[in-house]
Amino acid sequence: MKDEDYMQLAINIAKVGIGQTNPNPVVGAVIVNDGQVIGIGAHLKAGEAHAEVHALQMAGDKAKNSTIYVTLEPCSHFGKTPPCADLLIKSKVKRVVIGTTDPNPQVSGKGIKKLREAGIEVDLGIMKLQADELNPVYYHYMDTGMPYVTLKSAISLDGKIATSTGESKWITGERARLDVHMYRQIHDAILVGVNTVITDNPSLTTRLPNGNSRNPIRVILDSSLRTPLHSNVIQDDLASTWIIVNKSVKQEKMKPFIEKGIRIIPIQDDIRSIKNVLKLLVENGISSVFVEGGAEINGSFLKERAINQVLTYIAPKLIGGKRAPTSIGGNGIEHMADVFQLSVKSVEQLGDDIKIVSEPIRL
Ligand SMILES: Nc1c(/N=C/[C@H](O)[C@H](O)[C@H](O)COP(=O)(O)O)[nH]c(=O)[nH]c1=O
Repeated sequence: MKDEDYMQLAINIAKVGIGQTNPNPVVGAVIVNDGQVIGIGAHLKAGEAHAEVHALQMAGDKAKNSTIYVTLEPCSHFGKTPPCADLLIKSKVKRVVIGTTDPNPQVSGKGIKKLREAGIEVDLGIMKLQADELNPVYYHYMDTGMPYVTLKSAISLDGKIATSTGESKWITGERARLDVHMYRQIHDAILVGVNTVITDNPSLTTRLPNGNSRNPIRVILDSSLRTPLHSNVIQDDLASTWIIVNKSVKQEKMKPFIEKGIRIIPIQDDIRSIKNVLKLLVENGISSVFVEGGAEINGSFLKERAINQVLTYIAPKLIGGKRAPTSIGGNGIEHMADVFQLSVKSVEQLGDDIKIVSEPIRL
């Protein structure tokens, strides 16, 4: 096999950690000696062993004179675990092949320097594009210190998310709705507005057929605490629920929610500012947010352009009606020159529906 094949293997192994490692990146490692794969590893949880550590443990002393393929530059600083660069030197690895460098200023280039100074051959940038595509959440967080935002809409062909009487079950079919749950699984938080809780009474849990689903934290934007106490997100005890409210909400109004184990977070700044909400979430350890609407909330995310990925599921249905809501409310963009421009990353058919993944154009 060529270097690229082993790196592709490391990239595939890295993916097992997606949604589990935040705020750390996912990383994969493959150790090869004499054409034999003798160790593999993935980073599975922040604070636990890095991919290289798992792979080196599996390789044991056969790591001597081996080549390790690692998707991200080995760390060289003492984080929650000792530096991987030191461990690679101690294990007498002969060659290190790296997918991409680490955007973390604490790390970038230092690991490579340490390895080369120890006489280890280092090759950089093998399958760089694919290695970079592993960690959109980590790169965004390193770049901006803010959580990565995925905005999801499920619409009819004419762009409606519900009928004029508020009915929306269902617009998209089983297969598309299941796909949504795969995204819920890998995001730290799912965010909706209180109107969605009132109209849909959603569970916002991850329900995948294989049973062992991981639930995101359910975040409700609800300035005056209008969330009904009998809502599923309050009563079902299936996942954590945080309600972000205005600081003016009275303590006694919060009491019944707090007694149910709900976390009420009064925001000190203006709750209508999505940037303030995202700042509060990242301060509470949230690296990625799955925004499932409704229209007004989506409108505020668009207004502040706080969107990193757009998931649109389109059902071959027509709903019509000027009062039937579309997926993005608010005042919207007035001039085409100010339109929020994206580029389509993928289009696929899921059952009867079409799924489009798009990302903002990097200006
Ligand atoms: N109405 C539709 C959707 N509706 C999305 C709304 O947010 C709805 O409240 C939640 O999806 C319900 O969450 P839960 O299933 O109770 O956890 N989303 C979809 O993907 N397709 C549709 O047809």
